[in-house]
Amino acid sequence: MVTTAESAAHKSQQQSRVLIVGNYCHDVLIQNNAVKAVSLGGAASFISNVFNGLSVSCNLVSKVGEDFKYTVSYTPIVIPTLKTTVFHSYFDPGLHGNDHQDRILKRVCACDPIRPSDLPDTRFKYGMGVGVGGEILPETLERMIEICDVVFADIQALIRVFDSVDGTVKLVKLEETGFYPLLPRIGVLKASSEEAVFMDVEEVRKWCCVVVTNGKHGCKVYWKDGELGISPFLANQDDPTGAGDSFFGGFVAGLVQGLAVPDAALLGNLFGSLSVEQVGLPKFDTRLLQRVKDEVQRRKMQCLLHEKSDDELKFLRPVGHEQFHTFLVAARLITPCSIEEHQWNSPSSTMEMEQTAVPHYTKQPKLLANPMYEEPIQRVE
Ligand SMILES: Nc1ncnc2c1ncn2[C@@H]1O[C@H](COP(=O)(O)OP(=O)(O)OP(=O)(O)O)[C@@H](O)[C@H]1O
Ligand SMILES: O[C@H]1[C@H](O)[C@@H](O)[C@H](O)[C@@H](O)[C@H]1O
Repeated sequence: MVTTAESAAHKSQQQSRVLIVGNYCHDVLIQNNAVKAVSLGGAASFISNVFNGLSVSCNLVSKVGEDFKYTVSYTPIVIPTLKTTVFHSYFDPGLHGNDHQDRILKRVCACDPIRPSDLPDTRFKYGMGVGVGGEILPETLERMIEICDVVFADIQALIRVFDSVDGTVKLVKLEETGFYPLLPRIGVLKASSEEAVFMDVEEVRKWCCVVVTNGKHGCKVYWKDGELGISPFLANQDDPTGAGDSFFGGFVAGLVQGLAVPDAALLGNLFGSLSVEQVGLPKFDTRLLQRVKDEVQRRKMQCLLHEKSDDELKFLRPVGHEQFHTFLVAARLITPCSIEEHQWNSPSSTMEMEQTAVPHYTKQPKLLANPMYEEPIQRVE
């Protein structure tokens, strides 16, 4: 029998198992010279959105400015003298549709970096270094490695540099960054296929597991002794923003709950595919989430019966992996719950638009309500 004290201890252990580090930001999506949407962004927001959906608790360290306009589940550190990080994403209209869209990203405002002293003084089983605007410093990642058993890093937090005039995001080679010497102490490095060319995968996989996402084609996992392609899910892409983040959220949530790497990567592909179907932060169907949660538990038990190894990360495709994919495909077919759509009346905040010369709305935008965040996403159809 489990006593109340044991259950409280277990709960507090559970509560502090994952540490997410990365700034929230304001995203402005621009297409055909017009603002398509403004929404809460930052890898940390997309990842915690997936964690919340799957009932995985976490701690989150993020910094924002006094202008931060969203109510979020994990309170950020507010720097009163600075503004929140803002990204403008320019989409190439020629590529709109089901294909992965190219985009030009500009960081038009940068909040404070996250320093080692901003991190909690406690230990975590898992840490996620998921900066977007250069806020994670090498010493911050090093501190994460010290306080977390396993660290997962998104390469976008490590290789982005920003044009000094207009903030255009450019990528540099991983080996040229101060993060490179830390790679042997990282558990998993995640990169998109565009980012992966900025590292030598063959070299890096000797030190840590590398996961390369590839849009509608799914992802590939590389480790020291092998590699594995993980099947994608069919999706109607509307906005690719945050696909990689939602993937990472699903992947790590799967590992936290005891799945083997291939099954966790499948969960990542599922959440990446759900993410691209909505503009901004996705709202997941509650019935779909319940089915996924139940299946993850069942799968975990099933794998415990077969697995003999005690390794931290289990790479081989477990028995029943294909059936797990089939189940998730079927669960995904649940009709998405209708998202309330309202007519735009008067813009309550055009904060982002005031910061740089972006053309004004050309049509009446619709609002997509998100239960986790009080502010609606403002969308132009
Ligand atoms: N069109 C799509 N159809 C199905 N799944 C998709 C699609 N686009 C993305 N995904 C899923 O999301 C994952 C991450 O997507 P992607 O490789 O495009 O990341 P990314 O370029 O980092 O995205 P972003 O920078 O826009 O967040 C993919 O591995 C895949 O599982
Ligand atoms: O909100 C988005 C998202 O987090 C993306 O992953 C990142 O590439 C962008 O910079 C950010 O604006």
